[in-house]
Amino acid sequence: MPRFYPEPSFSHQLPSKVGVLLVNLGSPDAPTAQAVRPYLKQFLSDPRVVEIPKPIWWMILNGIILNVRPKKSAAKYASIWTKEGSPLRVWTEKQAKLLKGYLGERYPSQLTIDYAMRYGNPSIESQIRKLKEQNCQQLLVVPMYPQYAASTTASVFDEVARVMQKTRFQPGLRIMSPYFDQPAYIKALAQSVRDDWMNNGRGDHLLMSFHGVPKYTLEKGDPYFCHAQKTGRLLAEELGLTKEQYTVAFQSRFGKAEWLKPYTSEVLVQLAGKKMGKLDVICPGFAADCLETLEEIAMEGREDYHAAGGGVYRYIPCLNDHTLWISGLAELVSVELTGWLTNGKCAKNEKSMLEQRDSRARAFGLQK
Ligand SMILES: C=CC1=C(C)c2cc3[nH]c(cc4nc(cc5[nH]c(cc1n2)c(C)c5CCC(=O)O)C(CCC(=O)O)=C4C)c(C)c3C=C
Ligand SMILES: [Fe+2]
Ligand SMILES: [Fe+2]
Repeated sequence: MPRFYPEPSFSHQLPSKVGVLLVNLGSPDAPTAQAVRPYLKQFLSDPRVVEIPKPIWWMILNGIILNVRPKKSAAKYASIWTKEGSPLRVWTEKQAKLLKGYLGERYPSQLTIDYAMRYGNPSIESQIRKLKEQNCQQLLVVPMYPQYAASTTASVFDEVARVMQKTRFQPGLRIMSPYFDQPAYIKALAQSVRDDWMNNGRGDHLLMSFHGVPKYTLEKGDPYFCHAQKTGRLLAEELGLTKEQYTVAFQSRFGKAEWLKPYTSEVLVQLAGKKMGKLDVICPGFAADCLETLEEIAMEGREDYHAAGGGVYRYIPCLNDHTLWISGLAELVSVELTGWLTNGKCAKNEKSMLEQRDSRARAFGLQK
């Protein structure tokens, strides 16, 4: 019997292209209260981030937080903003470009690498659409958070699933596992500390400050606390530090509930009281520098430490574009791509999937 409709797809006959999407948290478009407000609204309306029952939270969020916080938050953003924009977005974009340099050579024309932000721009939805238009039939989403937390990693899953729900022809999909204990990440972290020691001298204590989450999330089964502790221990082992030479702590408390302890702000006061020579501070839970590291730790933390009588305070930057980190990320991504990039064929001159669909539809007289 003749078929008068387009086949569901003939693209399986073509060598497929793989899209890799690095995803980080996101920033406002500008360091102004007007730009921070919609960003915070989107961020803090995510039920993965704030787990308070919706009717109560909506009153607090719309009645208080969105009236007070944007102005304060904008001033903080203004203190770290660069000519190119938010450091988090700028670093993430650079990481995607550098990764393309590494993996593009290994898999010419088979890979498209880009980045997206969970909140703000460029959105996960717009970037997935872009990758599909570039003929990507497989998609690897890489949440850039080393430690898994429902408020970050699961929220990326949720958003990807929301986008897929609206998609008729869905790509093959993988979401990279958290890499909190992967040698590629631990070794890069350790080398970034050694580099800093080489240039600026070695500190007497290493404070590892991770972003906090409410304590109830741990009680509900979130692995974030354990992942952070393990990263801390592995980094200390790699650097040959004894238990007395480092501390794991949690920063960025939000609201009145109890968060993971010890709080970085309290540890800084305790360490200042010990009158040690020099304190090194690193934020291993962030793959790129951002508001939480550059303002809260490098600026505010230093002031708090000095105010409590502490001496020399050195902030060690995040992994950002460290060579060992980009090669490490390439290794982590390559493992996930196994099976998708084996035939070595090149999709260089293929038409995009949408062009193919349209020409097939035209051939069947279904489109002008
Ligand atoms: C309200 C609860 C929050 C939870 C839970 C939370 C978890 C969490 N966040 C990050 C990483 C980042 N957070 C950043 C900023 C930021 N975080 C919160 C609140 C929670 N985070 C707020 C309100 C803000 C915005 C700034 C402010 O007003 O204070 C950032 C920086 C973004 C940037 O533009 O630079 C990052 C990164 C993790 C890893 C995490 C859970 C583990
Ligand atoms: Fe946060
Ligand atoms: Fe903060």
